Amino acid sequence: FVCFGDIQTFPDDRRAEVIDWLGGLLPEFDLPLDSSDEELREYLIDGTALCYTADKLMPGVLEGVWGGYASDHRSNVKKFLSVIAEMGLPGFSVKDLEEGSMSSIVECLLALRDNVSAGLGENMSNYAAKTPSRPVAPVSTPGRRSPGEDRRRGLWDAKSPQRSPLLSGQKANEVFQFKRGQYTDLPAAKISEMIQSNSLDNAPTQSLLRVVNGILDESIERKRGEIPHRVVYLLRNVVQEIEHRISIQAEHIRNQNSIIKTREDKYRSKIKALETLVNGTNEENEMAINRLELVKVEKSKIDERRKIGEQDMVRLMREKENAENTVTNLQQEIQVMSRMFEEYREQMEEKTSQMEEHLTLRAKEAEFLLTQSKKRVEEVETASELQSQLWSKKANTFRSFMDNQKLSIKDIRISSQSIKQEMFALQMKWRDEISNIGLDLKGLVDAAENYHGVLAENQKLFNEVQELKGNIRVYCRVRPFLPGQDGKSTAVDYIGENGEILISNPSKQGKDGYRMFKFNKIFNTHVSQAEVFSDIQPLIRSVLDGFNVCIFAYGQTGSGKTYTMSGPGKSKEDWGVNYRALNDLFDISLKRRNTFSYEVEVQMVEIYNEQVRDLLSNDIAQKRNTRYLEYFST
Ligand SMILES: Nc1ncnc2c1ncn2[C@@H]1O[C@H](COP(=O)(O)OP(=O)(O)OP(=O)(O)O)[C@@H](O)[C@H]1O
Repeated sequence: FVCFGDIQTFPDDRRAEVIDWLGGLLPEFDLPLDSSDEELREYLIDGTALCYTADKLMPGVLEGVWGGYASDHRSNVKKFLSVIAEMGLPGFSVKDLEEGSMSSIVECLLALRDNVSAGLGENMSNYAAKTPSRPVAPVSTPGRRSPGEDRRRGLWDAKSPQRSPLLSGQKANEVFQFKRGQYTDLPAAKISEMIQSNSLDNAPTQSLLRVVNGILDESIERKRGEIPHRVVYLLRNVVQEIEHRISIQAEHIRNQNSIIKTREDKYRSKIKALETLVNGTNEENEMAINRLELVKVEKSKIDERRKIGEQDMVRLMREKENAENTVTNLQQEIQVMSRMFEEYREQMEEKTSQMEEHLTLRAKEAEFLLTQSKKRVEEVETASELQSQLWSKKANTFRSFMDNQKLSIKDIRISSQSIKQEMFALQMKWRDEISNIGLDLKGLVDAAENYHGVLAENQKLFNEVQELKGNIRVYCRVRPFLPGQDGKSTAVDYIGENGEILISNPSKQGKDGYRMFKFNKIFNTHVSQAEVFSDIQPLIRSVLDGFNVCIFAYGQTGSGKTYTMSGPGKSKEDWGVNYRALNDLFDISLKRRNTFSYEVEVQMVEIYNEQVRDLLSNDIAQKRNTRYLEYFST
């Protein structure tokens, strides 16, 4: 029958195709077309059906590996798979056959079928011979194309140009799915459809050959006896030869395709390599340009370096000349130094010999000293023994002394305790006395306050006494005759008790020959410096009490002003009024230092011919001081 079903191929259809093929090939294969995968697996799993199929299609192909059925089903399956692998067909794994999907087994068997059918070899003829003959319907043959055109299309059979291109290969394949012996029973419309459609274009070669063989078998069967066996044999051989040539051609085309594909891959890889090379060449060009630039830069640098090198060469030549000169100088210096060194060496050798002699003497002296020191050591050892004996005696004495001292310390401790007790009693007594002293001190403070009051009163009274004595006092000191002066020619006639002095004038007669002067006091010629100062001394105390005091000497030249104010010498008895006044000033200020603080300033001024000079100034120009002059003149 012809399957004009849906053009879509389902796995069930592929399985049915295999079942159909195996049913035609193997007499014992009796599975129905709608058998399941598991039913097909159960039939094929021991591998014997597979091996038998291969042997049927290609007798002797399992020689060497076949050897009959094996008890191990896996071995049979592996033998079949080895044949499939040798043919370059898609195989399957034993595990798929045992428990996996049956699709790979189905596809493998269909590929085997197509491959063997395309080969149209001996196996196919055998296969065809064993299949039951079917009646073949007369098929009109359309016009055939040229063999070259057939080759371009990849198939040998002719196609009419008006065939519909919409029919797919599966559809065309189904168009040629016949049960044998039915070609003659096909309706004319169906045959016309087969011829008009493009089924021939898309049908597998095996199907087409099957049609040819089927029609041939049917025709021979129908014309049994009419066609001679020779013709039948010839016809079969011609068909086989055609199948054989087609298979060779297909194989050749496949080989060509594979060669072209290999070349194409090779050319593609070459194109890729060339593209890479072109890209690389561009990069290399850029790199070469960059390198060229770098080389130029390097060249300019090298030129500069060469110039610098030449300059360095010149400089080095000069330095070399300098160095040679230096070397020459150094050689000369070395010669001088070597001469000096030789001289020095000779001197040192001389000194060394002297030192050796000296050291020999010193060694002898040292040996002598060593001998002496040994003797001394012996003496010292003897003396130390004596000393140690003496020290042991002293130690005994010291021990007895220490024992006595310990006893003494005990006594001292007892005494110290008693002293502590006494000290404690004394402390208590002192405390009482200190408290009494505090009370006495308070009394003294009160007394001192009273004393200060009394003292202030006393000062006040003292200064009042000074004022009563007179704010201005004039004393007269009579200078004795100087050596060489006539002692009889004195003008002092009388010196009274109350400051009167009578001066005689021999050039005048009577009353006019005498004149009386009155002073606060008259110091006669025998009066000492201390006696003169004793009348002035209270005024110094008035100065420290805050009163202004002025003491000055007045008299003609040589009358004794300097003698009275400064004194004739440096001894304390010779001190004049100035020295004594200053001495009292500092004495009283020291006594009062806890109560008062005094500052003392000194000026030495000379007034001569109405010129005032500061005698303490080092600057001669500054000595003249008009301020004093103004002061004194007013
Ligand atoms: N009281 C004296 N006792 C002994 N000698 C005196 C006495 N007074 C003055 N002389 C002597 O008289 C001399 C004159 O005295 P001094 O130089 O003191 O006088 P002067 O007044 O300072 O004179 P001038 O104004 O010239 O300086 C000196 O030799 C001095 O020793």
